[in-house]
Amino acid sequence: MAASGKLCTFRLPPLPTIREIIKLFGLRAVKQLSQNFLLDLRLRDKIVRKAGNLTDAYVYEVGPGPGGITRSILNANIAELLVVEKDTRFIPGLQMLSDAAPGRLRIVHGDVLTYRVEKAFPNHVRRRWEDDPPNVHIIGNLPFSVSTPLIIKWLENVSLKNGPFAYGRTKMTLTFQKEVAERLVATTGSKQRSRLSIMAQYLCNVEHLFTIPGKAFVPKPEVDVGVVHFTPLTQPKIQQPFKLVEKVVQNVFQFRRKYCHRGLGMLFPEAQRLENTGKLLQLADIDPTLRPIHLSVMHFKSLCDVYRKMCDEDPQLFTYNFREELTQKRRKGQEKGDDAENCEC
Ligand SMILES: C[S@@+](CC[C@H](N)C(=O)[O-])C[C@H]1O[C@@H](n2cnc3c(N)ncnc32)[C@H](O)[C@@H]1O
Repeated sequence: MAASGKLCTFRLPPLPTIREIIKLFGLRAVKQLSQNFLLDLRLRDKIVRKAGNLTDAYVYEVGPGPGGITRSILNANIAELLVVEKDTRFIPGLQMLSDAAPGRLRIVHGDVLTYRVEKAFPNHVRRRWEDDPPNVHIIGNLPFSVSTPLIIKWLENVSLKNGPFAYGRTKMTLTFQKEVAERLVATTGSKQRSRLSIMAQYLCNVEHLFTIPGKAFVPKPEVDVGVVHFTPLTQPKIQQPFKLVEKVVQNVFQFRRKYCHRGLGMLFPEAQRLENTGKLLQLADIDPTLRPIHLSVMHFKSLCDVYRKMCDEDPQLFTYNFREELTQKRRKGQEKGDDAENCEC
């Protein structure tokens, strides 16, 4: 008789609960590492379920800690799970899980910010960028201090189609502080609209799946947690280098309450600021009195395209940094003052 899908389904054998594991291995949360554990099995299963169909998937879990979400992933009929954990104290507990799921769980003691995942999974899972996403998924409940820099790094990887996106349009399901989750999905005109909204939305389809109340974690963080799902787009909405987009977006949002021309002006040296800002806005066909939160991704596309042309015409423009110019100006002012004090006339 042919084996049915159901008969092949893998389930972990009965194991001590996560609470018991924490006790057994003396895994008190370390405040400096912002460790907050999710003990509610239904919520862990919900995160994994919302990540999509994981049957035969290769999954990369970042920050497994005592292994709660890890268990839910292992029960989702995956092909293989790779976990990267920085804190050595969690390794024996994870090893126990690995023994309970032979050949399915690979444990790396390392740092997600530096771990190179692009060679971790077999070649056959790779898909062309234009095709459907590969059966590779990233899932993680990381400390907030890591998840924001990590998503910026991964968004740059999306733009370069490298790192975890060397496999194709790898999907990600990650937790963030609720306010950050709201910024990631904020639409044009909304009060949470920020640098992160543009950087995420020009490269990915971003969805705030659900919110977990802070009280569901042990120890309880000060804030609620948002679970966010990312699917890289086949075509980025802005087709310019990531660093260039980042520079334009950062400059605009540094004066988020002012008209957008204020932040855009900072892209140009003071001597030609007025003239070049006017040129940029005119060629991009943008109203200078729009506020940053009212700029759509398409507005940013126009701005980045024109700014790129201006950088091509003046190769020094891209490296210009208004803060450096300001520091130099202050230093010169100070030197002048010193000279005047030392003058014997
Ligand atoms: C918020 S806890 C979550 C633990 C577990 N996934 C859960 O949901 O209960 C974050 C975990 O990420 C780990 N971690 C923090 N920074 C990390 C890094 N840079 N690389 C890998 N793991 C990290 C912590 O040690 C901790 O186990």
